Amino acid sequence: MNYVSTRGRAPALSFEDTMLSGLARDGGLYVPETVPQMPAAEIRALHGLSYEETAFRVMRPFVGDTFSDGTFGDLIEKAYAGFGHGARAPMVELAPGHFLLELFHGPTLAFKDFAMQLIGQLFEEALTRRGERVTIVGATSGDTGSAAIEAFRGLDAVDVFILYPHGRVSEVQRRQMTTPSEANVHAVAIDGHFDDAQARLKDMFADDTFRDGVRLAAVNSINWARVLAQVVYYFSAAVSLGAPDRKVSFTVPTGNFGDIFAGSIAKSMGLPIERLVIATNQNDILDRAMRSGDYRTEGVAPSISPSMDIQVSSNFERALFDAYGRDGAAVAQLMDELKSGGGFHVSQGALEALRERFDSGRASEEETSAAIARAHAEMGELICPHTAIGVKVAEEQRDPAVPMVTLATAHPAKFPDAVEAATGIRPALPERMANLFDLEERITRAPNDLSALQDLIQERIRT
Ligand SMILES: Cc1ncc(COP(=O)(O)O)c(C=O)c1O
Ligand SMILES: N[C@@H](CCOP(=O)(O)O)C(=O)O
Repeated sequence: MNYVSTRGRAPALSFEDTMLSGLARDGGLYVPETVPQMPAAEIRALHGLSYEETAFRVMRPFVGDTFSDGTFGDLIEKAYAGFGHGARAPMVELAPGHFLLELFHGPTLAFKDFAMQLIGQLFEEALTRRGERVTIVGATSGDTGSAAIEAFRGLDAVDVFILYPHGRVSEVQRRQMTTPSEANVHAVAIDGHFDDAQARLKDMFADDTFRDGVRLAAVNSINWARVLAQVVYYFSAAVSLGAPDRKVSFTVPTGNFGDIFAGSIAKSMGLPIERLVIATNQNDILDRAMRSGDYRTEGVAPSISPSMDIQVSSNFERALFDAYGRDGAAVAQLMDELKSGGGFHVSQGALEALRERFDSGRASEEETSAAIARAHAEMGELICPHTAIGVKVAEEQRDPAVPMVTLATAHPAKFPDAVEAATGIRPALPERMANLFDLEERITRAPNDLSALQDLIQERIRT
């Protein structure tokens, strides 16, 4: 199994090299050369399996000979052992035929733990075998950073630097990133918003001297392994609702497009997904692009769903690559237009291909609050603002004949202010995190400036 770049000008790589190198050398994102198929009989055989067994069967064909079956199975077991729910990704029925897939039972209470806990294991195994070390730099609007720090804290072979937008993450998210005391993890608050952090990260990858000098690696959804691990819960959810003998739809609170792209891979593998619905907050570039064909940034407006305050949606590039018939040159041209002019127009053919695969909707701030309040008043569920955006869009768009699964992407206690404002109830953190507000924070402030950030990283990495 090899992986190719969405911009068509970087060498194809194995799973291991794709995972350890992050962004392709031509600035593109890696995708599988061909998507492995899972026939209906194999999907049916997932019924009754544990989450870990399902994960093994779904991901195995993508991994090639990077890990033996025994090792890969053991790493999956270790990855999910610390989750706070036996089912790992349980479902609750919010309304008849409308389900919430709870993806917040991992150590940092967000869906990122599903991939990050696994790639922490995969990195450690691969780096130990190769006798190498890496420097991970990540950009976060709150959840990726805390999940990465949790997954890699204390690892000898890895230094981790997480860039987050100063003042634009929740207090719980910030404390999750700034309170771990291990010397290999660094939370860096930069001026600007998430798109700035992600742009600086991509700039670092484009600087070959820096990239090779610090042996740069990525754990954002730039990294194919992140997307792969997120494919699994589409299978576990759909199978528990009757797939492959019944179609299921999903609504996905979306920012950087990694999670919904994982759903699209599940569909390409053969999972009978009827509709994949993109749900955005007021930073609605994806919804606008799906409606008009014009993908244009308008600045990031802070919202009560800060993890989705994103305009340059990195993984949309992977969807465009498919929509343009895997024409890397066409994608490279669009990405150049985005960088130089702040946007691009999607061709009619590509737009039709995108619309065949994805639907979309948005929720304003008021609609998000109202969805939190409704879920609590009608169903007794406390939901986070990101999940609420999914619920609002799903309620509008769902076909009552097909079960709809909305991804519950974070625990409500990560965003207590928004939940309290909507319901009057302040959700509590789980007992194991009860001392989060007593721990000392280590915060580094830095300008939104490439060379200042590179200097900071070079000063702090351990050799
Ligand atoms: C809680 C939460 N919901 C939704 C999203 C959006 O997911 P994606 O960036 O994969 O589209 C994020 C951030 O990624 C998030 O942290
Ligand atoms: N919402 C994310 C943004 C980064 O997304 P990723 O999936 O590319 O890591 C966050 O919480 O940081």
